Amino acid sequence: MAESTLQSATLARRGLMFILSSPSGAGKTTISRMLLGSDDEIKLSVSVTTRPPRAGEVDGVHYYFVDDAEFDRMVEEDDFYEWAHVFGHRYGTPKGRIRNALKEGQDFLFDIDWQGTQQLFQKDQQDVVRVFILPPSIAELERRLRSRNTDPEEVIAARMERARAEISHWDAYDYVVINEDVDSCFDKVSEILDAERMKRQRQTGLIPFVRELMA
Ligand SMILES: Nc1ncnc2c1ncn2[C@@H]1O[C@H](COP(=O)(O)OP(=O)(O)OP(=O)(O)O)[C@@H](O)[C@H]1O
Ligand SMILES: Nc1nc2c(ncn2[C@@H]2O[C@H](COP(=O)(O)O)[C@@H](O)[C@H]2O)c(=O)[nH]1
Repeated sequence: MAESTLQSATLARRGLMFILSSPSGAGKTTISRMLLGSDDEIKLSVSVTTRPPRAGEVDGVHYYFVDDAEFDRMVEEDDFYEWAHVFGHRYGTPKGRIRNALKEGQDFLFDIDWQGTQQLFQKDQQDVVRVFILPPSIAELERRLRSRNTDPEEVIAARMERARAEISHWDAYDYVVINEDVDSCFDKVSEILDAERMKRQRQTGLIPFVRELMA
């Protein structure tokens, strides 16, 4: 097999839906940004939300910020892969170009909660990889939510109140990583992504190459 054919065979696999979930403040956005900054082969699935933007958040980059009427319209037109109520707002994964890009081998990163994870897994078990990030302690989780300096006291209180309920869904995930040291957590998440890409059942493009090796 010529080298270029081998290369395309290696790349010929469906894209991954790589999901990071955690209680709010455990650090999944931080880890997501590190992953997107270091790995050119994965793109963020930008969610749609009715939550108002935080300082520094850019429409179309961090979220698509919409009002309730626009979100309703998208639900009616079946524009979402999944959507859920989280902390009094609605969040959803738009279908957009994801479906076709996955077929072409593009990997996507999803920063979504357990409800969205469940919905994506029901729709597409083959491509979904579920990673849950835990904080090292509840006290540290609260410290991180405060240190972010983005939310008023009542929002922090609501997120802390929901944290234990969210953690209770940890056993619906394929991998669980504790985010104590951010670099070490990032390394572990990167290793999971690399290993999942190499899973034999995803490497259908390699079949002709392996047959030739065995001939
Ligand atoms: N390992 C770590 N040690 C100390 N601080 C951290 C660590 N990981 C993340 N942080 C900090 O904790 C805060 C919360 O992190 P981040 O916003 O990534 O959480 P999140 O899980 O994405 O929350 P949300 O679900 O609300 O978006 C940020 O200020 C971030 O810089
Ligand atoms: N089910 C979905 N959950 C989502 C989506 N986008 C984000 N989220 C989750 O919401 C909370 C709060 O996020 P924040 O940015 O307001 O702090 C967090 O757990 C996200 O993972 C989505 O499209 N679907």
